Amino acid sequence: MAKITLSNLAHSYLPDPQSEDDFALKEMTHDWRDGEAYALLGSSGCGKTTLLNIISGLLRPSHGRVLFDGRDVTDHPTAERNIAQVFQFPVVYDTMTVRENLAFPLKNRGLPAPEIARRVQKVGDMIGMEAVLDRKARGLTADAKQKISLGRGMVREDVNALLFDEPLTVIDPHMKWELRTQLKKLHHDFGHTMIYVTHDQTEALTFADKVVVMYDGRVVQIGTPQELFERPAHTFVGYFIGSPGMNLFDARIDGTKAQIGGTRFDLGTTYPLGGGRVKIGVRPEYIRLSDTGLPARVKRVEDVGRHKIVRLEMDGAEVNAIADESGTVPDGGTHVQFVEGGVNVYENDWRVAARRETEAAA
Ligand SMILES: Nc1ncnc2c1ncn2[C@@H]1O[C@H](COP(=O)(O)OP(=O)(O)OP(=O)(O)O)[C@@H](O)[C@H]1O
Repeated sequence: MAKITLSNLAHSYLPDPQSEDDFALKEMTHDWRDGEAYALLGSSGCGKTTLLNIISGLLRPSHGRVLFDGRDVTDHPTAERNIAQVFQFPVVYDTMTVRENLAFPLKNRGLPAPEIARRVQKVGDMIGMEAVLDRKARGLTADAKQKISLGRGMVREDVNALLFDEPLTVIDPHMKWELRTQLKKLHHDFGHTMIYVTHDQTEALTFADKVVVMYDGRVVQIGTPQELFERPAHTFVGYFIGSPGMNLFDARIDGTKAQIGGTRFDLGTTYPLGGGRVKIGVRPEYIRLSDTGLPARVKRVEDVGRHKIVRLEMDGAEVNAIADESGTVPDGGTHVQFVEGGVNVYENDWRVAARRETEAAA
């Protein structure tokens, strides 16, 4: 297992990149801690696979270095990095049995036969294929073959890191949950450094200790699920995480006062702003319907079982609020208020910490 350092890393697929826009990965420097389970989350095309392939050595970065435990591996091929990688679609040997497929990475490393047998049995159980270990892989469903690929990724105990690129895409929904649980257990038992690429927030939030959110070739936040929920570092994180995502309001802030549309209200603290474009972000969970506050109109109410999602309109924009299942929601005109502690302020899309927060941290 290893700490992974990305040092001034950037990548362009173009031979002669001219501007930042030409980079699929914009310059980044990060340490990914030894033994931590990370999910790499972002929408299609934001650079997740590019970053994963640079870490695994399938792709050489056009700028910067990759270090494993401080050792520069930028120019090392995948085989020398001692990592296991599982891809979106199965990579199995059709002519081998399930058992032989699972044993393959261990045989390659010359492990003694009893040790191979023990680990293959264990992983066979984990992926729910203990009954078909002696079947040929040929003829198995795509779903079963992908489980073998996952098993092959998990069978080695000595890897620097385990990398998964959307590995559950072809797996049926019930088994997805089961396999994710097994991966978490594996992480708990062996403490591998794991990186799991997904564009599915549920998958990311349930699997990882830390979620790395990517947007447009950048890592915009690395945080626990709770941090991403309560203090999204970028408007994209607020909007992308959560169901529905964070509401964003154009605002003016002057001292402790904020103004949205024609309504002024007190924020209880000041924000060190530099004259950029200001937005206030409030998650639907922190919006209350009220007799006073910001004028809004109820458009419709969706009962999703545990709670209601209230779709409102404010100044022509859609705003979402979450209300208790038992609460009554007025028809038409109403007002909304923000719950204390539920307000985040953004300048040019990046979160600005309130003075109160920075003072408390000092
Ligand atoms: N081999 C390549 N040659 C040129 N451009 C590429 C290549 N691979 C990826 N790109 C571009 O780099 C950017 C990042 O792609 P990447 O596949 O890393 O994103 P992703 O977040 O993994 O997306 P997805 O979830 O769709 O797989 C995209 O704009 C993509 O078009």
